[in-house]
Amino acid sequence: MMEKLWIFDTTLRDGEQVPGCQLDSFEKIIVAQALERLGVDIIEAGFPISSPGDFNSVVEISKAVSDPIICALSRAVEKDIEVAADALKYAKRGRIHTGIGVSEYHILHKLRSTPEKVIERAVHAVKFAKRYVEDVEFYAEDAGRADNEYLARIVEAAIHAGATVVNIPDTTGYCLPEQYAQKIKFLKENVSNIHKAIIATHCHNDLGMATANTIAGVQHGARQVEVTINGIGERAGNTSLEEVVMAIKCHSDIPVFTSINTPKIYETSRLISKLMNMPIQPNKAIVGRNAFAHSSGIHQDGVLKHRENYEIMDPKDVGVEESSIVLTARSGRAALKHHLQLLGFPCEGDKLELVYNDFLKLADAKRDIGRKDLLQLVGEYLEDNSFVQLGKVSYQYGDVVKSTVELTIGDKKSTSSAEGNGPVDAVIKAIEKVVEQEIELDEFLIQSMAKGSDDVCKVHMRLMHNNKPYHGFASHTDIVLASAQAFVDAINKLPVKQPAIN
Ligand SMILES: CC(=O)SCCNC(=O)CCNC(=O)[C@H](O)C(C)(C)COP(=O)(O)OP(=O)(O)OC[C@H]1O[C@@H](n2cnc3c(N)ncnc32)[C@H](O)[C@@H]1OP(=O)(O)O
Ligand SMILES: CC(C)C(=O)C(=O)O
Ligand SMILES: [Mg+2]
Repeated sequence: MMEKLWIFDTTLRDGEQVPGCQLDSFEKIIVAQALERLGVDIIEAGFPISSPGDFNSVVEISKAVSDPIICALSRAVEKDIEVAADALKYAKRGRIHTGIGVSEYHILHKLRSTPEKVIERAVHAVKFAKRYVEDVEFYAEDAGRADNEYLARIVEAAIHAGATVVNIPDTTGYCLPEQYAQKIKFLKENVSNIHKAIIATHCHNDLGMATANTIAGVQHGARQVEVTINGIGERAGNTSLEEVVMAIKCHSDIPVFTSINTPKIYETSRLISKLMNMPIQPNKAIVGRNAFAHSSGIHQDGVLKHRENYEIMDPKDVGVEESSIVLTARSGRAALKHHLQLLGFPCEGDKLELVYNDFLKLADAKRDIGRKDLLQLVGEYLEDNSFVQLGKVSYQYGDVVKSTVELTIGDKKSTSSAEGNGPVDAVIKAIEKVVEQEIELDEFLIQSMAKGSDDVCKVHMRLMHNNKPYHGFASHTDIVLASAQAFVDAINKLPVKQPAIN
């Protein structure tokens, strides 16, 4: 039977502990509302004792969101718990998260205490928190490095004191998946009252195993996962929400479901990245720029034949419009043909071979091949079916600048001259005089291909006709000629193929 897996998001608490990621209350509300739309079950909104600002954020988030449980962190310290309870006073459903270190390191060298005293403090903290809220979560900090027998004792005592959730953090990201799984299994089998509480995972990524450990925990009985968007958090970060949720979605044999609205994942990820100034590495699972980008020929061919050949999830399921086929020198003919087709230039057989050879030379010289590069490449091999053909172009300087063009439209030749504030302006006006179309030159870019004054320049023009854009491209060493060619190129793309001649 499928059981619910509770998604506990700690982006605003553990995530926000990262240097440079601090948010003000207003930004935290934006994040909390995005998490609510994403469908998380619990938002850990802050650590209220830590500062007036964090206290205020928990108060404001409690007012601003209504569906998720709002959780506030505290140490096993009465004052912390009182302040946390106060911060949660507006929460529809509030939870206090209290706990203490349970590894030998923490007991001896941080708390400078003894195992028995730590159990007493844990029990007291849970009971104290219960005075304020029904929902109390106990965390056994550094459980990843703790002795399992001792861990079982303190967890049992915390549940007996009233804890509704017991959190087993691998605080230092030390565990291997099998170790973490065995820890959860041990608690399931050795804590007599474990059925009265939900077991939570809270894994850190110091060895890059946070997601693997979390999933291993779920497979052995944990039913709450503590995660952050994009995996942000102390040091190497926390378990990332998107990875766990999608791993569960992809593996239907894991008998749990989540309430996450997965198509909202991508936009939530971008929002957090932007607000917290934390760029996402391009190869980050699920939300990285390259997570659905295929760049090598064999993969591209496979994806084009059948998406699932190289994709285990549908990009739409995480809010990415579609996967992309990126053209590089590692691409093959299938990818090139696909892109040419998209551009409206179907290419097969010998013509494709010719374009492909040129494409490889260009791709070796450049990292990425864009749309404009392709248009440039394919332009060389297109039969010229243009209705408007550009003939001779000449221009003269003097008191006035004047350009003259020869155009053939259909089977009629025409010559036109015009003055302008420069030869390019004059040549465009001369062409406009002949071609009777309602057009407006909307964008005009000239770019040199290299650096020398003898260089070829590339011209891109955008014409507007009936509110629709039409693009023209050309390249030449003569700027005036390249501009005239680009203008005519765009005119030839207008839907009306019979421009009248003046
Ligand atoms: C694993 C985690 O992510 S835990 C959460 C980490 N987040 C934060 O620490 C951010 C918020 N923290 C803070 O604002 C401050 O550290 C405060 C307000 C909590 C405490 O500040 P201070 O009173 O100045 O103490 P300081 O930070 O220097 O030291 C922490 C103290 O808490 C004790 N402590 C640490 N964890 C716990 C705990 N879970 N329960 C009880 N005491 C604890 C330490 O032993 C130390 O006590 P000591 O001063 O008697 O040696
Ligand atoms: C406060 C606890 C839950 C924590 O963040 C950790 O142990 O990593
Ligand atoms: Mg943590």
